Amino acid sequence: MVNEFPQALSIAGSDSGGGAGMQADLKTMQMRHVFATTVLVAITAQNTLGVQDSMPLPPAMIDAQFASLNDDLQIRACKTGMLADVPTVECVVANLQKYDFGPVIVDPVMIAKGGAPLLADDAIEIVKKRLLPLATLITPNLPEAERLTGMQVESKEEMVTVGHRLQDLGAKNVLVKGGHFDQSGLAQDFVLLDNDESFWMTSPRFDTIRTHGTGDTISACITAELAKGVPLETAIRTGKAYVTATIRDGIEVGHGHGPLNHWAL
Ligand SMILES: Nc1ncnc2c1ncn2[C@@H]1O[C@H](COP(=O)(O)OP(=O)(O)O)[C@@H](O)[C@H]1O
Ligand SMILES: Cc1ncc(COP(=O)(O)OP(=O)(O)O)c(N)n1
Repeated sequence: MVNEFPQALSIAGSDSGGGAGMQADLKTMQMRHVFATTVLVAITAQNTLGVQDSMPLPPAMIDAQFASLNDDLQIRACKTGMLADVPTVECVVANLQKYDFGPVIVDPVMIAKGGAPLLADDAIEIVKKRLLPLATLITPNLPEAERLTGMQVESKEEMVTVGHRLQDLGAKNVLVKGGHFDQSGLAQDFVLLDNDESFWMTSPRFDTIRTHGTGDTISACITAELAKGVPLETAIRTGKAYVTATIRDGIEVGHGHGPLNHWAL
């Protein structure tokens, strides 16, 4: 097989404000020197103040995008983001079962920072039962981890327990993001690998509201690194370092939860 330039895929919704969703994925993958491809599943009218409107795309159009990519490109890793509703989740699951786009990183996006739902309540069960077992790595924030497992997470010990519960649900590797766990001035994430090894990733917690798109950015960075052939643990550590830099070197855009600085290194 020809050794083509590394290519990765973002399966996600569009954030018109450019800070999260597919736009954050594209910016991140570009910065990691990986050729980014996309399957757009939903459109949001969104800015740093919130989500004003959203619309899923018809499953036939999602199928068509997957088929186009499969016919031509050599995608080595993919990630999912906003998956909107039941028909969209079912469609994405069917396509991930049909085509091999390498390791699957599942960012189980549920609610935007401003509180708008990005996944219908009745779709959560399908994510749990059908998408999680396909995941090479799942990257929930704490509210998402709680929703998927039904357990409350309020301590580091419970972050470890929830990681194991998510593995029991079928995800091979788990990154429990601690951005919503504000303790001791640190941003602490827990990683559980399929060989039973685990570790914490800790960075300073920056006192800023410019954190729109952090979840997309870390998962897109990990996906890009995997597309280059980097081992999973290294890819996850690189994701943490990159997202930390994008928050640390913040830029002023918008009047609410501002976006990250994807140029940061
Ligand atoms: N204020 C912050 N300072 C430093 N790191 C942060 C901050 N907020 C989030 N992070 C980091 O950004 C990543 C995404 O975290 P999180 O906010 O939990 O996810 P999401 O964006 O999906 O809600 C994690 O690595 C987390 O530790
Ligand atoms: C279209 C779209 N997709 C995903 C998100 C959520 O992204 P995330 O990285 O979790 O960032 P926050 O919204 O939590 O800041 C989104 N807002 N829009």
